[in-house]
Amino acid sequence: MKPDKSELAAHQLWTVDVAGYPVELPIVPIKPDFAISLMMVIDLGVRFGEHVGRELAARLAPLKPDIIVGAATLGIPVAIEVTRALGQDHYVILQKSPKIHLADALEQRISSITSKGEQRLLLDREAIPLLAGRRVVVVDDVVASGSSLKGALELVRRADGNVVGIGVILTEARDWQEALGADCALLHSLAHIPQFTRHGAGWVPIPETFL
Ligand SMILES: Nc1ncnc2[nH]cnc12
Repeated sequence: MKPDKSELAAHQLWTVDVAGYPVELPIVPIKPDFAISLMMVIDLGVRFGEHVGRELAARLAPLKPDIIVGAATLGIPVAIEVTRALGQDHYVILQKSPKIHLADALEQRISSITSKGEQRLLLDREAIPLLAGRRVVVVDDVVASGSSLKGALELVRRADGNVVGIGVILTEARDWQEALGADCALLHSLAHIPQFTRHGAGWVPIPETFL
């Protein structure tokens, strides 16, 4: 179900405090009786981007990462802002669409609750030397099913990267706990959001989707 702009405007909002920065997220149905509070990090402005970069970097710096890896699409601004806040320059992006230079990329299949069907993550073979034997932190905007992060971790490990941490702006519900398994211990998050079920004309959080 794809919300159009007029529907979004009428949506109920969910407020979440992201490490001291409150944001109001529209509650968007993705099935008739099931909704998520949608955080489009690219629509929240540069101050929010700078804030989450600084707050995640403060939590991730003690892990002494050599390089940050971000998964397309919305992990890209997170990777850039965390890299900037750490005072580093280079980062590695795992792409979703095969750009012209990615014909021979390492590939991992994933699925997502906010995008249709099966997708894949691609690692440019040229970027392997930036990861092999290095301390790697993987970042993303939201972890929900855990499929995208799990695929990203697998790709980094196939490139012989040593994953020392995972950083996300938001954890959402709890499905990711099963998908990530032991890798949950590596996870740093700035805030948590529940998922929602219908209640009369509106939406209420599903109790089991809180942490
Ligand atoms: N709540 C959410 N906002 C943005 N992207 C998401 N991906 C999964 N859940 C999401």
